Amino acid sequence: MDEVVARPAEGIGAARRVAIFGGSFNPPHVSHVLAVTYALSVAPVDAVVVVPVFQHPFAKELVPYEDRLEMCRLALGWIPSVEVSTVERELGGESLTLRTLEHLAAVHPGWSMRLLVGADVLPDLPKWHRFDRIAELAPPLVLGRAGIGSEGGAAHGLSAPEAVLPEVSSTEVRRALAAGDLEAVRWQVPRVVLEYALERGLYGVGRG
Ligand SMILES: Nc1ncnc2c1ncn2[C@@H]1O[C@H](COP(=O)(O)OP(=O)(O)OP(=O)(O)O)[C@@H](O)[C@H]1O
Ligand SMILES: O=C(O)c1ccc[n+]([C@@H]2O[C@H](COP(=O)([O-])O)[C@@H](O)[C@H]2O)c1
Repeated sequence: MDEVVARPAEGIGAARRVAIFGGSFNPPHVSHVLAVTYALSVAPVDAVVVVPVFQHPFAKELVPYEDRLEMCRLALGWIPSVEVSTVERELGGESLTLRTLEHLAAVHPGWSMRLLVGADVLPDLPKWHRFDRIAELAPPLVLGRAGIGSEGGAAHGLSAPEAVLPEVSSTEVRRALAAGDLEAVRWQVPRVVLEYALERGLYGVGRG
């Protein structure tokens, strides 16, 4: 049984058990919001650090970092015990998760880290840089994802639990926005994120 520790009232202050939640967040959606609150609710973590990826290791084409960072702040930054981190911008270059975790471990020696991921990353793990070492530094906390099994996780002793979060994905949100289908995304994206995307003309919508 994990020790029961009161959560700090604001920010992540004295948090010790910290979940690192990296992602493209292109754009952030409601299942990201629910993922951090769900993890804080059910997992033995006191705080979540959200890390928008600066330069994706798989060279994914993303809208500019500063826009994704701002959307993360709008979507997630208001949640108690959640912090949006610019660590990957500060490190620059290719955002390998191992490098990010090693940096955070050095800067915060008191942190006991977990890596928060959705089950869809499991099949990709063989392509990650030194996932064995990542799992030592920050044992993964896997969130179930609708329609995704545990394939790829077995090699690391990981399995996907039942999905409880809504079946929302950034890919589908981008597709709907590009098609101008705002109604489809209204219940999938935080209102402030949608307003920001429209204002900035991201994903082929809005004023540009
Ligand atoms: N609906 C969801 N349920 C569980 N985990 C999710 C869900 N959506 C995203 N995640 C997890 O959140 C993290 C960041 O996700 P990401 O920013 O890539 O969003 P995404 O919806 O998976 O995007 P895309 O559709 O572009 O792949 C990943 O670990 C991902 O698995
Ligand atoms: O370090 C790696 O090799 C690596 C390979 C692929 C993805 N990641 C990280 O996994 C997180 C989720 O990525 P994604 O593509 O689901 O948004 C994000 O923080 C990425 O930087 C990390």
